[in-house]
Amino acid sequence: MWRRFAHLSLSISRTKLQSLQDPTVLKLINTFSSDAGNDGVASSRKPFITFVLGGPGSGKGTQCEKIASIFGFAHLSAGELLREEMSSPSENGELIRNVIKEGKIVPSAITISLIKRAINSATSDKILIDGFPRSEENRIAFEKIIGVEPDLVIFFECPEEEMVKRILGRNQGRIDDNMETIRKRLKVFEDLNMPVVEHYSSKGKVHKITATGTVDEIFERVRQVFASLRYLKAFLSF
Ligand SMILES: Nc1ncnc2c1ncn2[C@@H]1O[C@H](COP(=O)(O)OP(=O)(O)OP(=O)(O)O)[C@@H](O)[C@H]1O
Ligand SMILES: O=c1ccn([C@@H]2O[C@H](COP(=O)(O)O)[C@@H](O)[C@H]2O)c(=O)[nH]1
Ligand SMILES: [Mg+2]
Repeated sequence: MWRRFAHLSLSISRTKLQSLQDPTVLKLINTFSSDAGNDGVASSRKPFITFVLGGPGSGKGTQCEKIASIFGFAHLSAGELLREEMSSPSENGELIRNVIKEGKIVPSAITISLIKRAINSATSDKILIDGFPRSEENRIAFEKIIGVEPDLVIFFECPEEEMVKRILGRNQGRIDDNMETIRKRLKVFEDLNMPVVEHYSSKGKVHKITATGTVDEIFERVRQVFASLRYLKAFLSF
C-alpha cells in the first residue's frame, strides 16, 4: 500500500502520515466536516485555506485561475476584491484608490472584511487567497479575526526584471501598472511581504515554485503540489 505514496511531492513524512497527526492531513480529512466552530467564517464551514504569495506580476492570478478550474478551488484575489470595492460606492473607495496608487497596503480591517465575506459566499470549501497577507500585520490580524492559519502557502519566486516586464505588458488599465508604482510595490514586496513567506516557511507550510518559463511549465510545478493533496485525500477517504 505504501507504494501508492511513492510519488507524493508533499513534505509530509511517512511517520506523520501513519499517525495521522499531521495538521495538513487532518485538515484534508476534516475539510468537508460540519462542525468548524470559529468566529471568523460561518460556523458550519471548515475551509481548506491556501495563501498564494509572490511579487507583483509573478503570475499569482494566472496560476490561481488554473488551480481553480482544475482542482475546484474558489479563487479569491485580495487585490481584485479591493479594486471592486474601490469602484463601488463604498465609503472606503477613495482610501483604497490612494493606497493602491501608492503601492502601499490597505488597512487590514478593510481587506479582511472583504476576504471574510468572500469566503462565506464561496461555493467551494477549498479556498485560494491570492495576494494576501501582504505584511506580518495583515497575517496576524487574519489569524486573529478569521481564527485559522492557512493549511498551505504557495510562493511564486520570480526575478524582478521578469515581473516588471509582465506587468508592463499586462494592459488591463490598472492604476498601479506604471513604472513609478511598480518600484514602490517591489520595495513593499521585499520589506513587508517577504517576512510573511519567511514566517510560514519556518512552520513548514511553504511550497516554493519557480515562476519562470511558460504559464504551462509553471502550472506543471503547481499541479504536482495540488495533485499530491488530492491523491492524499482520496487515499485517506478509503
Ligand atoms: N509565465 C508567464 N509568462 C509570461 N507572461 C505571464 C506568465 N504568467 C503570467 N503572465 C502575464 O503576466 C502578467 C501578470 O500576471 P498575473 O496578473 O497573473 O500576476 P500577479 O502575480 O497576479 O500580479 P499582481 O500582483 O500585479 O496582481 C499578466 O499579463 C499575465 O498574462
Ligand atoms: O491584501 C492586499 C492585497 C492588495 N493590496 C493592494 O492592492 C494592490 C494590488 O494587489 P494585487 O495583488 O497586485 O492585485 C497592491 O499593490 C496593494 O496596494 C493590499 O493593500 N492588500
Ligand atoms: Mg494578481
